[in-house]
Amino acid sequence: MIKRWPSPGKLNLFLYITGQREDGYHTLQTLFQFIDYGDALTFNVDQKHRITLIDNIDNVACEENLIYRAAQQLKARAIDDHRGDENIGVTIGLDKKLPMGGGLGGGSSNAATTLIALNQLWKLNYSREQLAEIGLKLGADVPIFIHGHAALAEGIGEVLTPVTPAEKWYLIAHPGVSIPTPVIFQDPELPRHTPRRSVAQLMHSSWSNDCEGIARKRFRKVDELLNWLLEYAPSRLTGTGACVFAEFDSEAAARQVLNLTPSWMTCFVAKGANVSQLHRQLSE
Ligand SMILES: C[C@@](CO)(OP(=O)(O)O)[C@H](O)COP(=O)(O)OP(=O)(O)OC[C@H]1O[C@@H](n2ccc(N)nc2=O)[C@H](O)[C@@H]1O
Ligand SMILES: Nc1ncnc2c1ncn2[C@@H]1O[C@H](COP(=O)(O)OP(=O)(O)O)[C@@H](O)[C@H]1O
Repeated sequence: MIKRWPSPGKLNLFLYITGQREDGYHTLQTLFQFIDYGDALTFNVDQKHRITLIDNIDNVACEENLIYRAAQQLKARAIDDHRGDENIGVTIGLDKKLPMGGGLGGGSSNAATTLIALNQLWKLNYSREQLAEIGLKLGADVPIFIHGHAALAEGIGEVLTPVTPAEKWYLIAHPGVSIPTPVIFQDPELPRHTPRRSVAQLMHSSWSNDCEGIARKRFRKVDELLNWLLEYAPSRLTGTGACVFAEFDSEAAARQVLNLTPSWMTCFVAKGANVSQLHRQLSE
C-alpha cells in the first residue's frame, strides 16, 4: 500500500512547434522523459462528502489547485457513471518540491497522481485511457503522467508514442522567474512551422527547443543560466521554461558542475527515468 504517492517532474528533451490549430493551440512534437525528483501526495479517504486539500500552495486558490480540480472531476464523473456516490471524500496532503511554472510539469503531475490514487482508493476501476481523457481537460501534459512512460507527444500533447531515450543525469536550474505558458505561445516571433519528422528521424537528430529563443530574449536570467551551463555541457530549456537543464553521462559529472554553480543559481541534480517513479511503485 503506497503511503506517499510520488508525483515526479518531467523534462521536454526536445520541443518543436509544427503548426497552429484554428482554436489557437499549437501542435507540437515533444519528447517527455520523467525525472527522479518531484512532489509527494498523501490521501486519506473517508465518507464525509468533502474534498479537502490541507497543504495548499501560495498564490493558488484551493479550487484552482489542479489536485483539487482533479479530485472534483473524478468524483463528478464517478457519480455520473454510478461508480461512486456523493459521500466519497478525501483529505489530501502535498509535499511540494518542484518549482511552479518551471516547465517541469508539477501541476500536471500532481493532477495525474491524484487521478491514479483516487481511482484506486475510491475503488472506481477506470482504465488508464479513461483517466488520461479526464486528465486532458485539466492540462495538455496530464495524460503523459497518467501513462507513466517516456514518450514522443504530438497533437497538443495527447498523441503519445512510447520511446526509450538514454536515461542521462541532469543538472536542472531554475532562474527564479516563472514563465506562464501563454507568454511564450502568444509571442509573434515564436517559430511555429518546424517541419514534422518521423520518430526515427527525431530520435537520431540533435535536439533543441523552439521556445528557447523567445524565453532567452524575454527573460534575461534564462539567457544567463544557459550561457553559464553551455560552457560545461549540452543544455536546453524544458517546456516553455523557465527551467533549463544540462545533460551528463554520470551523476559524478553532474555533481561536479553543481559544485561550481554560483550562489545566484538554484539547481538540483536528477536522473532521467523512462518509467515514472509513481508507476514503478505501483508495479512493485
Ligand atoms: C508546451 C508544454 C510542454 O510540456 O509546456 P509547459 O507547460 O510544460 O512549459 C505543455 O504542453 C503546455 O501545456 P499546459 O501547461 O497544459 O498548457 P495550458 O496551461 O493548457 O496552456 C496555456 C495556454 O498556452 C497556449 N498553448 C498551450 C499548449 C499548446 N500546445 N499550445 C498553446 O497555444 C494556449 O493559449 C493555452 O491557453
Ligand atoms: N498542484 C499544483 N502544482 C503546481 N502548480 C499548480 C498546481 N495547481 C495549479 N497550479 C498552477 O499551474 C501553474 C503551472 O504549474 P506547473 O505545472 O508547475 O508548471 P509548468 O506547466 O510550467 O510545468 C502554476 O503556476 C500554478 O498557478
